[in-house]
Amino acid sequence: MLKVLVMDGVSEEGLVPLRREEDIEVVIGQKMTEDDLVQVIPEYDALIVRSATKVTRRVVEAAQNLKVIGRAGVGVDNIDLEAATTRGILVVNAPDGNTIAATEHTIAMMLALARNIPQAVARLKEGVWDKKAFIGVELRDKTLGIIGLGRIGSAVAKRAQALEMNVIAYDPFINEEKAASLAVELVALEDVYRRSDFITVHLPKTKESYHMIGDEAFALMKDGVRIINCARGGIIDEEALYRALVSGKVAGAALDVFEKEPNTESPLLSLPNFIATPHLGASTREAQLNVAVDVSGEIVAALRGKLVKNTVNIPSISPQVLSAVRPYLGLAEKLGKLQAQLVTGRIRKIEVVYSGELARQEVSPLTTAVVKGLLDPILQETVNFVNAPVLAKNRGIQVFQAVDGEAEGYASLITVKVYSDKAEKSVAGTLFGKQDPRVVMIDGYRIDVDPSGHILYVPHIDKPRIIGPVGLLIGKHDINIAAMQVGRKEIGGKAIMMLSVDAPVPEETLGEIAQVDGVLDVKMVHL
Ligand SMILES: NC(=O)C1=CN([C@@H]2O[C@H](COP(=O)(O)OP(=O)(O)OC[C@H]3O[C@@H](n4cnc5c(N)ncnc54)[C@H](O)[C@@H]3O)[C@@H](O)[C@H]2O)C=CC1
Ligand SMILES: O=C(O)C(=O)COP(=O)(O)O
Repeated sequence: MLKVLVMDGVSEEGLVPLRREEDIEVVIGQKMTEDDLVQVIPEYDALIVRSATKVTRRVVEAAQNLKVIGRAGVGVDNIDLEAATTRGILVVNAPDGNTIAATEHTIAMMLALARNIPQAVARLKEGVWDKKAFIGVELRDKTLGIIGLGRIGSAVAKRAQALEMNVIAYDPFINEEKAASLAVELVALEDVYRRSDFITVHLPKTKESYHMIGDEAFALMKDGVRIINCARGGIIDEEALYRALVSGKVAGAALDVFEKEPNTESPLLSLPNFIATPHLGASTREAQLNVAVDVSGEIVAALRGKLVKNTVNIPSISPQVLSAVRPYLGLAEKLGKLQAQLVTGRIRKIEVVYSGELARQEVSPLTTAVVKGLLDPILQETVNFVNAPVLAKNRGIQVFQAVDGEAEGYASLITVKVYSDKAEKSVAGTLFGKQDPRVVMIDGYRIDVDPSGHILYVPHIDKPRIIGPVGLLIGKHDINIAAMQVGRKEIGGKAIMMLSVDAPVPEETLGEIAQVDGVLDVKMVHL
């Protein structure tokens, strides 16, 4: 008998695909501590969660029989993906089933904000018929700024247009054609801040989006702007939001998600112009049914070793093809991830060239791994080996793969070239001893860098008094330099420096490094 543990109140009705399997036993679990889960998890072959249960490294490492973890929803930030991948446990999610629920919740929040509905209801229930205190604003002819024009952002745009709002959006990973097909004007982030009467965010929480809306962003906004977050807590800096609501800069805010959840203590909850819901975006009967059916079907497929659509961490490809290229998957993904952080502008084209022994293999899984690595920092929660090519296509990014016999002296070489509307960048990597990944070339400069951890990338002019000052600035912050590589083509020409550091170099130091005479650019890369 295979055993599946279902947590977090996943819709009972949606578990039908699991219940009809005679050799699968479904156990509905009650809220548990991490210790309790660690105790019970060894009996289970599969686990289904929403956002409440934290599937930590301890839980994953205690799981002796677990083959698959299903997320009945989009965000997998409560699951330790790295631990699951290391243990060979498949993680699947259900990214489509709750799009409409989250979209409609966003529109409900926007209308509730505009018309003070929660506050008026509360006053009425206190026995006060107060008609004067709650003068609202109309949505028609107002500008809605959407940050993140993916599944939910696009669906919000469509509904806001039906409310006769003027919709603008910022999403650096969506191309103009896609925005045009939605009749949405794509603008710079600052313009969303400057022009919008309402702002709503629909992007994952990533290093880039964490606290992206803080004091500086609020300062750029119109007086009396209204803000909605039904995506992830932490995208808006809650302390800065508090200040902006108290000063009146922001007329009203609606949050469905908080940086810390559950949350009943936030100072925001004491403000009259703040409304909130307890992470209800996906809580409709329909969405819960959809995601439970989707994830149950995926769990059955995974337990039977069949093709699984929405894998988050492991490719769904045939074992024979996989075994030939498996050692290179990690390298390919890292090369994509590196490109995502080095290239500037809107990406138009990715070209992956395989040389040496790899040129004779079925390399398409590696190309997918490159694309996954490239989109991952952007679409963190949803990119997987199955949908990465589709996501690239939907974003107007062309993906090409080619083979070339010349491996520059290496047994095999993967070269990833990325073309954006602003730049063209090439990185290449290989495996040393068939297992140690190395980046060996950037834009034609030979280097030898282990693609892991924090790496500082500093293109500069090849001349004295550059490496020393850069090292000093980093040392000033007590950050240890673990390795350093310099590549140049000719003496006195352009060169690149790659420094592996034990901790991220702070923003302010990056600014100081950029000022060093001869330094052309500086980027902190996380691999
Ligand atoms: N409140 C709730 O209950 C729910 C919350 N969510 C959350 O909503 C968010 C969006 O979900 P989907 O639309 O399904 O995801 P998606 O992956 O379809 O869309 C995300 C979009 O954000 C864009 N993006 C990524 N980084 C960006 C950045 N730094 N600046 C601007 N745009 C950026 C991407 O290009 C993409 O188009 C996720 O965080 C998800 O977890 C989803 C469902 C329910
Ligand atoms: O799907 C998502 O990303 C959500 O945020 C929904 O979370 P929930 O399943 O309601 O805990």
